[in-house]
Amino acid sequence: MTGSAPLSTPDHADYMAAREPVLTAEHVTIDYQAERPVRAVDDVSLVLNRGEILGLAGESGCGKTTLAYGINRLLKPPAILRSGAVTLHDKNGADIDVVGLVDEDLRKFRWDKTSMVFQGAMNALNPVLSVKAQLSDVFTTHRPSMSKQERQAASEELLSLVGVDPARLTAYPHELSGGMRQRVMIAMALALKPQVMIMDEPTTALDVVVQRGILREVMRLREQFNFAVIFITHDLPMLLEISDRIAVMKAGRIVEINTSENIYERPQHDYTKQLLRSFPSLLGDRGGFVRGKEEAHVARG
Ligand SMILES: Nc1ncnc2c1ncn2[C@@H]1O[C@H](COP(=O)(O)OP(=O)(O)OP(=O)(O)O)[C@@H](O)[C@H]1O
Repeated sequence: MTGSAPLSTPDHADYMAAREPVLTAEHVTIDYQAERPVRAVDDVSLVLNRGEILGLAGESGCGKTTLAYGINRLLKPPAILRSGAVTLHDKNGADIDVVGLVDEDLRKFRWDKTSMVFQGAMNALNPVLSVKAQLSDVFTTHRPSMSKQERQAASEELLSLVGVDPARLTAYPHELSGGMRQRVMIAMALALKPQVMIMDEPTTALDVVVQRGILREVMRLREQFNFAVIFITHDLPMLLEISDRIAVMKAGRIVEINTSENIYERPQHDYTKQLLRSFPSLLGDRGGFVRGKEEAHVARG
């Protein structure tokens, strides 16, 4: 079944032409083979650019998480990638057929080339291991040639990068606040300098001030390391503020894709208009919109 192409504006093509893709998904279809099979993602094609933050928007159950996980080979049964192709355009110049990866190659791809931070991530830390042991473990597994001293130095650097005092390396997860634990998870996701990172509601469980601090850090790190982010959240105002582009999903399809500015200023699809209307803070005289040029600068600074 082939769907119609997502709506956009002509300048979106110019935006794309000026950028380098890091990941291309073509005609991806994903089903859940439950008692009643569900087609969660329906013939989706998508290009993610190097260093870009792509927001996925759409109501609950429209397939955002399934799409993001599917194109990064993170699906678990009963989900099945029914059809489609996914290519990671590695920075070393090679094109990796993501769907075809197995065993060791798949394991390496997952932390090395792509990584993820999800909502419950901060509770995914092992409670009986120190932060140091958990960060070191990533290096021991994926960079076996690193010495103990190198692992220690790299772990300290990672904590500094995400705004946690390296002295906290010896701490156990219960000794850290929720925000700090989430920062540690971001540090782990960054450890091997992946080219694509999935963030699925990464700050939803945190209070607004902590959320903004972490997002600012992510924006800064993205500038520094040029990884691309697929960002999923129900918070559309936040998504508009941090994303370079937004793909709007409805019932397993991308119905519209464009720069955040265009999604906000010139929505093409009725569903996008409806989504924007469902956030009263985005409406009014439109003067109150947070993603003015200066504001965006502050958020990225
Ligand atoms: N394990 C599962 N078994 C069966 N169906 C599932 C399973 N997980 C998700 N689905 C279905 O797949 C569809 C897409 O779900 P998905 O979680 O990707 O949507 P989403 O847009 O990320 O939603 P949310 O914003 O609530 O996280 C939904 O209809 C959902 O009910």
